[in-house]
This record gives sequence, structure tokens and C-alpha cells, in this order.
Amino acid sequence: MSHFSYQDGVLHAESTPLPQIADAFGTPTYVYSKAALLENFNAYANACKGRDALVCYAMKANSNLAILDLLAREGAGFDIVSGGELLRVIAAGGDPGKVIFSGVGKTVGEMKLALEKGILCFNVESIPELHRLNEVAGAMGKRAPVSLRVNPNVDAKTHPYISTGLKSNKFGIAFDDALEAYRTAARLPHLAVVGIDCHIGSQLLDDAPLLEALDKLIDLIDTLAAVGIVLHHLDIGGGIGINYGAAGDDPPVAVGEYLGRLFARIDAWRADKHGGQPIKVIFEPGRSIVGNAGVLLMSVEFLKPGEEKNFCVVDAAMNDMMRPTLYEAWMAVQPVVPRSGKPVTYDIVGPICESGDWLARGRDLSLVPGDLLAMMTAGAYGMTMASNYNTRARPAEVIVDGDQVHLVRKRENPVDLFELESLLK
Ligand SMILES: Cc1ncc(COP(=O)(O)O)c(C=O)c1O
Ligand SMILES: N[C@@H](CCCC[NH3+])C(=O)O
Repeated sequence: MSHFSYQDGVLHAESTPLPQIADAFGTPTYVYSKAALLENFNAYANACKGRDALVCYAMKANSNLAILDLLAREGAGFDIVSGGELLRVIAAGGDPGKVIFSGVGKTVGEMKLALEKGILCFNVESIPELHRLNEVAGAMGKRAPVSLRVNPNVDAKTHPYISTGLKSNKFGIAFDDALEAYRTAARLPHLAVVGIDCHIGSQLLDDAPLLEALDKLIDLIDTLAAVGIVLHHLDIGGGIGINYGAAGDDPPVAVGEYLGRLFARIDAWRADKHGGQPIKVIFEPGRSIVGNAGVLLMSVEFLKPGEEKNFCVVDAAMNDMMRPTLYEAWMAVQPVVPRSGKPVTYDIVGPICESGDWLARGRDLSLVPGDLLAMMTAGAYGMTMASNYNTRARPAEVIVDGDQVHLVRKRENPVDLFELESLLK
């Protein structure tokens, strides 16, 4: 169910009217629903009940400390891609022992930090990374827990920029090279081989490619077991898509159903080949936890009729929400208080000096300057991908809990944006 709905003609987050948030905190502001966050996480947690499974929230989707704290309290682990993200987990009270570290370019400093903090596992993406991690762990007198991210060469059928499981992508170790890579890892004295991992892409609307990748991983685990490399966990990555509401979009796979199909396959395999011995299963969902839990609230500054197009200039821009311009992603934009006048077709654009600064195109809306708009389903890859281009201060973030509104990130102050800079002496 959506936690953003019209009540008496006004768009609400839970039971809070969005105009109240605009009055209190200004615009643009990211507004998240606590109930939606919990509901989305619990779709995973409930499907994993009674099993040896861990949901490691991919915090690149939204790394606000309050959201991390909320999910950590529900039992979430975290999938990180930088030392900075690990520091966020710790600042939010998350358990480093439930952290997995993905990414193709982990630095020595990041490896040291992660080893010091005692993370669950490094998802290693290349042979040179194995050697670097072995050296760093050796110098610290530690053994690094390692899972190899295998690239199964499966077409995730998503946007090319967010497809990660093909040979042409930079991610992971090629499926055909994986056995040799595991042999190398097993020989290195300061590594402990514990698992296998893949992540084939994001915004997947069909679970067939994920199940195909799972079958390939299962085969590889058996091949490894036959040469004496026994793995303790299987990480199938994230990637389940969400409904952005575009006309003609397929509905995304339901989380509970996908996990059910996946566990059924895993259980049948373990019963058949491993005497029923279970294997720990890890998931790395991002978008499906936070995406529909957030909206970007913005105000109309000017309406600019044109010969070819009519522009609606708003106070949010591509720096606040990059998805439309980066992926030509379609994001729904709704009036907070709909008007009855005749609609006009607008391109909704921001004030940035780029023609690519658009948030939505060809939308029929009845508007006057000062109206509030909400970009829906904006909780994932919104604020985390925001930049300060044009010295624009990034938005405030609030979490709504019923009729309570909590400011969880203040709006930036433009002056702070150049605080780290200095003039030539
Ligand atoms: C390694 C890894 N894990 C998990 C995710 C989360 O993906 P999603 O937000 O599509 O669930 C990503 C992003 O695609 C990723 O790169
Ligand atoms: N940033 C992307 C998803 C990237 C997934 C990260 N591997 C999006 O907004 O759709």
C-alpha cells in the first residue's frame, strides 16, 4: 500500500499533509515515510523468517543515518561500497559484523578500516584485489573473510547503466575464471574464503535473470566443493525493481514471491546434493526498500509558455534528483493540491544551466506559480546521488511517522559548500 495518498484533496505522507512540511522546512525537501520503510524491509525479513539469511541493505540507495538506524534496529545488515559508507553504518549504530563490502576499487585505507571494524565479508571483484587484501590483512595480523563476486554473464534486461552482470560490465570475476580465482584465494594465507556473490543489475522487473544467475552460482558452489573449497554463504545481490508508475510498465516481481521461488530452488538443491545441509543466504536490496518510501517535494517558481513547449520551472533540479537526466528515467510528478483548471502540457525543469536539467517531460498539469509538486517514488538514488552543481545546497530530508515529522537532515547552507576551499596565499 502507498503511504502517500490524497486526503481531502491534499497529498499526505502518512497522516501529515505535505504543505505542512513545505511550510515548516521549505522546498525542495525529501520526505520519507517510516511505515513504508519498515513495510518494505519487513517484506524481506518475513520471507527470511526461520532461515539462516541476512538482508544487507544496499545503502547507496539512501544512506541517511536515521534510515540506517531504523533498518539496523529491524535486524538489517548493510552492503557498502566505500569506507565512508562503513563510517555511516557505525555512526548510525549499525553492526559492522553484518556489513559486506562490495566494489571494484577498494583502497588500502578502506580495507584497513573494514578489517579494523570487523566486517562480515569482502565481496572481492578481481584477482589483484585478492592480492591487495591478502597483503593488508597479513600486515595487520588478520585473516580477511572473502566472498568472490562472480559475473555470471546474465542479461538483467534493464538500463545499460545499471546492468552489472554482463561480460562487458566492469563488475565481478568472469564466470569462466571463477574456479581459478577461488583456488588463488584459498592459497593466500591471510584470506578466509567464506562465500560467493553476484549482483546482475538494478530495477529488474522480472526474476528470471536472477534465478538464472542463482543456478549458475549453485553449479559453481558444487564445483568448488568437489575441489575442497566449501562455501558458507551465497549472496544473490539486490536489484528487485519497483513500480515507478509509467504507463505500460510491467509490475515488478513481488519480494515475497521472488524470495519464495529462490528459497525453493536452494532447498531442493541442498536436499539433493548436500544432505539437506543449509547454506546462509544473503540479499543486497536497495531500491525496493527505500524507493517508494520517499517523495521529493518542490515548488513551482515560474510557468514559461513557449512556441514548442511549455516549461514549468521548479526549485528542485537535476542536482537534487539525477535519475531522469542520467537514465531518462520516468518519474511520476503529482500536484500536492490538484486544481480543477484546464491542464497544460509541461516539461518540468530546474534552474540549472544545462538543457539536460529536466525532471519530467510532457506532463499535463493545471498549475499556478507557488504550487507544490511531489516527485513520487524518489526515495532511492535521489539524495545519495545529489550534487552541489551550480553551488546549490542540497535539500532537507524529513521522516514522517503518522502525524509526526522528524527533520533528519538539515537543508545545506550555500556558505558551507565552500568552507573547505581557500584563496591563494
Ligand atoms: C553490489 C550491489 N549490491 C546491491 C545493489 C542494490 O541494488 P538495488 O538498489 O537495485 O536493489 C547494487 C546496486 O545496483 C549493487 O551495485
Ligand atoms: N543509481 C541507479 C541505480 C544504481 C545501482 C547501483 N549499482 C538508479 O537510480 O537507478
